Formats: sequence, structure tokens, C-alpha cells
Amino acid sequence: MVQPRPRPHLLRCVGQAFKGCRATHSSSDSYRLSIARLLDDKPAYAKDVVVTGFVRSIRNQKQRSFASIGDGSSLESLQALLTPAQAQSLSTGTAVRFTGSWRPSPNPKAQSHELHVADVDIIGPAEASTFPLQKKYHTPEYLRTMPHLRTRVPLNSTLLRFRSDAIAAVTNMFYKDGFTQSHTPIITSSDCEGAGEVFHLDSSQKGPKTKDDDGTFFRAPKYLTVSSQLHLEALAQSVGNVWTLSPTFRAEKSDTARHLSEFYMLEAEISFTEDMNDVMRVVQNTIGAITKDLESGSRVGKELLSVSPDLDLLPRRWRGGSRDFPKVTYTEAINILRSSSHQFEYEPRWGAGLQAEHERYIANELGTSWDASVPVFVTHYPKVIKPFYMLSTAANENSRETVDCFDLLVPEACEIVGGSMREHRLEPLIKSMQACKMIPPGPIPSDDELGELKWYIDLRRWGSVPHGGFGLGFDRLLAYLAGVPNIREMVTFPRWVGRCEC
Ligand SMILES: NC(=O)C[C@H](N)C(=O)O
Repeated sequence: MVQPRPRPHLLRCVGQAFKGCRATHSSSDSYRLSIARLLDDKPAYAKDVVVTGFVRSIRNQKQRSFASIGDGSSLESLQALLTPAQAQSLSTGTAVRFTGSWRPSPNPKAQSHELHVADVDIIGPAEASTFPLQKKYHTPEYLRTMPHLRTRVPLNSTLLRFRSDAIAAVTNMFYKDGFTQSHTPIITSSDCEGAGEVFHLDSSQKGPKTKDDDGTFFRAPKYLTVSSQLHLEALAQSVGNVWTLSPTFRAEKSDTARHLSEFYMLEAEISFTEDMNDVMRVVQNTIGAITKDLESGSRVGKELLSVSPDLDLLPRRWRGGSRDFPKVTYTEAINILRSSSHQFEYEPRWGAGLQAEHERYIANELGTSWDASVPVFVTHYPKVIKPFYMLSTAANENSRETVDCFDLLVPEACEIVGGSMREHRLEPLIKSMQACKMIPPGPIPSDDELGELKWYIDLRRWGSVPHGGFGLGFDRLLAYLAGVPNIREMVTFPRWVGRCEC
């Protein structure tokens, strides 16, 4: 009988201290561990440990040299002890593989352990004279000029890992709550928000030659998506609650710390509900999923707090999401703004949009009504300043027509979430589109007149149900939670007006 070949021991660990930890087998019977793993597990002693990473700095003494190594898995570096001869061809930026023994450090205040290097492999040399990152403070503006290298900076790698953890946390939450994750198209035919901020695809690319070929690839103008909402609405009417975390594009010429031309929006659509509170609760749960993860003592949470011990992370402010965020109507918000003695650049006026200064004021005033600051919901904005798809509020006071919608505001980033109940009835939807001049007036527009959104209107003809949803600016939320003042640090390759590098 043929004996099955024994499976290689991929997880054979070095010494008792490494039992159960994940390691990568290497040809020399030694084991590669991430720096985070070494630092977290703090094994007392281990030999033949392999560490790969990038030299952050080198310090030479007569008898020995010290290299500080980072591999992006941890904010902290690993201290490696070498002979001056071993350190000779190392410089900041060099990619290395060190094999050696991991031993308690004689100076535990500086680092608990250090790696006594036996073998040095230079995997990727770095030209010392031109490498632009040194072990010193570089301004965010300087680092933004080199997004391809920026994540070699420990704090930037922490932010990237924070993002990754946050995606895992929300994915888990939605999965547990029975939402279906969906991928919606990036190339679209319509401007969902009607704000004229779409990027047009360059359609000079020739498509297949046919008799009705107009010379463009899709034979009609196409855009990069400004929101997945309309497509999610279609899916919500087939499979129930859905969500997506997708790239979103806005050709908005806002050169601020809050705006990007390409960003990630987390959008969800909740079907078979007439209650906007159901939608707002999902917003809270989404934010709560990320903050709970931070609060649970995750590595990233600890790293963020170690950089900024005063960082007022939402978990501490919000006590684990056990309370609802404060809510105020737009009309109440306008009254608060108008009765304030604060000098606004733009006068707050019913019927006009809230400016960033107004949003900041409301978030500060109402978000600190508890013992610390939390986000604030502002609901029921005037219909005239909102997109066509929002459901009109049933009881409109003083003939001021409002819609069932909400924005979630924080002082640092202003609006981080926008959501609404959707107009799910055929005739009111057509009227609303006509009022927005999206389709011609008249009783029943023809299919041709309904244009690119005919499919969306069709959804109201066959089994339409009350539903609502929201879009959460994922990068803005993460920047807010991590205490990062500019969204451009939250995105590895940021694009904004005038800037698209790498
Ligand atoms: N899914 C949403 O409700 C987001 C909304 N369409 C927006 O772009 O603000």
C-alpha cells in the first residue's frame, strides 16, 4: 500500500514559547515571525528566529552595531544586534532577512528583547544617499509627496492596519446581522446625487463597429459612480438588507482636509421598513462595530493610544455604543444656529444647506451634551436642497416641505454619514424627478423620456417596498476615530483636486 507522504510541519515552532503561533517555514529549518508576533508573544528565549523587514536606522559603536528593523506589522521597531562588519552594507531602507536568537535585552526599559543576529541577508539594497525617509519626524505634507513609500513610516502603517481591522469588524457585523455584501458597478449611466459632480469616462476608446456605433465605447456617456445607492436599492428589493464598501468618485473641487476625489463609501440599504430609526440604528451599529474592536484592546487600538494617549476615542466617549447619538431636526438646528451669538460667515437660513461652520457648531453644541463629544444626527432637511429619491415627510409643518433624511455630524469632519428613506411609490417618484427637471413634465413620460433611470423607476412598478439606507464616508470616519486631522493620511494613495500621484 502506498503510504501518504507526511504533511510538512508548517507550524513547527521554535521552543516552547512559540507554541501555537504562526510562523513561515524557511529552507534552513528556522522560522520567520512578524515583528508584531515577536513583540506580542515575548518569548523568553529562542534561537534560529528569522525576521524580515526594512532597516529604519543604524547605530554603529566600536564593538557592535544596532539596527532598528520594521516590517509594517507593528508601530514599534525591533532592535537587532550585529557586528560592525555585518552592519557595513546596511543603510536606512535596506530590505533584510536576519537570522539569530531572540534574547531578553539588558536594557528592558528601552526594549524587552533584542535579536542577536547570526546571519544577514540583504534582500534589497537601498541607495543611502537618495532614500527619502529617515528616522525622524517628517511632516504629513512631505510624506504625501511619496505615497508609494509612506507606509514604511510606522504610524502610516498603523493607519493602514487600522483600516484593515475596521473593514473586518464591519464585515463581521453585517454578516452576523444577516446583510448581504454586494459589489455594485463603478461605471454608471447616471448621476445619483444630481449634483453634477460626476467624472466622465473618456469614451474615445473605440467600441465594436456596428451600424449604430457613435464611435464611443459604450455608445452613450458614462461616469464613475458617485454612489452605489440606486443599485443597492434594486438588490434590497430582491435579497433584503444589503451593504457595500466601494470606491466612490466626486469631481468636487474642494481642496480641504475632508474631501477626496476618490474615497470609500460604506453604503447599506434596509428593506421592508418605514421607520428611519431602523436605518439610523444600523449607522450606530456600524460605528460601534469599529469602536468595540478598538476598545477590545486590539494591537491597533493600543498603538493609536500609545501615539496619542489623550486620543478621545469614541469608545470611551460613547460607552460601548449603549446609548443613541443625539438627534435634532434641521428646523431645530436652524433655530439653535440663529439664536446663537456666534458670528457665522454664512447666515443660517431655513431652506439653505448647512455650511461646514454650521455643522461644526451643531456637532460641538449637541455632541457634548453628554460628558464627552459624540456624533449628532440632524434629520428632516428641506426637500428643495435634497436629491430626488428622498421620501417626503408625511406631516410637513407650516407648509415647509421636508424629507425623511438624516446627516450624522462630528465637529472634526462635519458630515460623515448621509441617509434617508427612499421614495418607493411610482407616481410621487416621477413627480419628484420632474420637479428636479430630470425628466420632462406631463402625466406619464414615455420610456425614452425616462432615460437612463428607467430601470430605477421600473423598480417601483413591480413589488416596491418601503426602504431606506445610508452612505458613510469610510475614510472620514476612520480619520475621526483615529484623531487624524486630514483625510489624506487615512488613504494610502489619496486623490484630490489637482493631485493624483502613483
Ligand atoms: N447610500 C446613500 O444613501 C448615500 C447617498 N446616495 C449619498 O451619496 O450621500
